[in-house]
Amino acid sequence: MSKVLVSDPIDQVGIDILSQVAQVDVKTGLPPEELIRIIPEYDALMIRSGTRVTQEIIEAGTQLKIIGRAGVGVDNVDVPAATRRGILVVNSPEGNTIAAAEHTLAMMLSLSRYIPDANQSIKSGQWDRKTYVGVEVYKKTLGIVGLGKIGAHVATVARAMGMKLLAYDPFVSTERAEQLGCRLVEIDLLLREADYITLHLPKTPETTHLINAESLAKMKPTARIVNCARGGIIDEDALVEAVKTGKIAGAAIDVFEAEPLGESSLRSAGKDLILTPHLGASTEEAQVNVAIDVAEQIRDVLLGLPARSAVNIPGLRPEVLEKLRPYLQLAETLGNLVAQLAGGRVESLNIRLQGEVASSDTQPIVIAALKGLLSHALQERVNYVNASIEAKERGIRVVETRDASVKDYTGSLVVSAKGSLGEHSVTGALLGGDEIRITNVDEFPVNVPPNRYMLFTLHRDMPGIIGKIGSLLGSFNVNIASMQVGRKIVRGDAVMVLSIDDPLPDGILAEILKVPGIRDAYTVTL
Ligand SMILES: NC(=O)C1=CN([C@@H]2O[C@H](COP(=O)(O)OP(=O)(O)OC[C@H]3O[C@@H](n4cnc5c(N)ncnc54)[C@H](O)[C@@H]3O)[C@@H](O)[C@H]2O)C=CC1
Ligand SMILES: O=C(O)C(=O)COP(=O)(O)O
Repeated sequence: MSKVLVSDPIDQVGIDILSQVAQVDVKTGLPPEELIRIIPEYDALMIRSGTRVTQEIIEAGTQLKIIGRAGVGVDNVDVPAATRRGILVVNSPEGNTIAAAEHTLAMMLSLSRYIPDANQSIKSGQWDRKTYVGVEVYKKTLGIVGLGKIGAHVATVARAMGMKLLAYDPFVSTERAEQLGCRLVEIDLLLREADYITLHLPKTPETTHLINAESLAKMKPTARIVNCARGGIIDEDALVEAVKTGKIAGAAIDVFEAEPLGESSLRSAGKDLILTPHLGASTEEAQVNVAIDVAEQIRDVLLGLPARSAVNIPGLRPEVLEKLRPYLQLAETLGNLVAQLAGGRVESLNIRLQGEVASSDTQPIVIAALKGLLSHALQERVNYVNASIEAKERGIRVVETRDASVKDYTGSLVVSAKGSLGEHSVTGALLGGDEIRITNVDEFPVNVPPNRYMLFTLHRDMPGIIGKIGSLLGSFNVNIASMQVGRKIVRGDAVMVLSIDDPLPDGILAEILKVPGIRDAYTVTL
């Protein structure tokens, strides 16, 4: 039975889903060295933002197949290290969107009306109505940095509250921004014009300290900023300085450069700086959503099924996958076959997508062909996650072409590879939607289903040669399941494709090559 480690607090509904297929151990708050010690036992790891999944942990996780982040941000996971090891990383892209957006709006209103401090004041016995005179958000300008899922919901609600909206997001179209009632502008203009600024973008090397002393200096002295995205997008020291000296009017911060927040000047910055301990996703609804979303994906992957929100494997949305699945199998089979015909040290892989498949999302098909190509050398160490990286690290050049006009079959793939045994090419198509047929080998037409053990020969088309190969295999006690010859012209060159029931015994290939008329012979195991 598979084993899943849950190392952050996850709603019980997620644990129940995982328990259908695995032994689930919930161990939260583990120090890194303890996690490294126990991780080798586990097939899956389920986390939130509390666990840092470093390269060291990933390398220690020799059985790990999947890391599930019950939330959005995967900046606490070394995704490249997981990818290299072929470990799938999945998240829940939408499960906590509303929770994070509502927390942002709560922060914005709390900042405007000093609710945290006023609450503190009355609870300590006072009745102070002078200190806490606030400001309205109505008719004020809100600048949204990052107009993705959370930013979009914040825009919708803020618009309903009568706010004017600016947005900065280099990856969003003007039409999309307009649809949300936002004017898409450059960041400088947003910083200068906004009364409120809210951040909803990932933390990356480019966005680290996006808000620093220089950008804070551009903001209005009456402006307030909210960060419910990621710690480190704002330079905390510069922020404290800007709030304390009145360069800006206030800030509300849910996420921190280092979490949990330790000793920090943020804690003593006064009523204009509001802090919450990374609570953006902490609603009952969001925690149920993300737990179900990620637990289901972990369960599926442990059962050998695909995940719907993989971070490190492109283009595999379930609806795309369903349509492509037979072609992925075809691409993998052809990649595996051509790798064995081309021999070791493959330098290049050409893949041509023909007919209906030419208009599909081709990236998964190319990855499947690479997985097949590398599977002979790497066995189960190559998978959909690391196939592209493994190919790149081996210097394999990948060329992809499409030709929708080819109509021989509904859809077909031509996969060619150049390796130590020269350049070889195989074509395959699907019969009846999902049955694989090899339809061409090195330009010779054939029509054979793939078989676990196969023998391919290139020979001169002349009487007697088929009989000789048949008796030779018989003398080695090899049973032939099917045999087919493909040729372009009578008595020219031809290929013979044999499906055999057992692996070819050692030495037989050398004997086959001695048969007059045989130019080349290859054994293939699929
Ligand atoms: N405080 C909390 O508990 C939570 C925080 N988050 C964080 O909120 C952030 C946003 O999440 P979602 O809206 O779900 O993500 P999303 O992927 O839907 O949106 C992110 C947006 O940021 C934009 N973006 C990327 N680089 C940018 C740049 N350099 N400048 C401006 N925009 C840029 C993208 O184009 C995208 O539209 C993430 O950092 C996520 O980790 C999410 C959930 C809860
Ligand atoms: O989903 C995210 O990106 C979050 O920041 C939420 O973090 P959490 O799951 O509450 O530790």
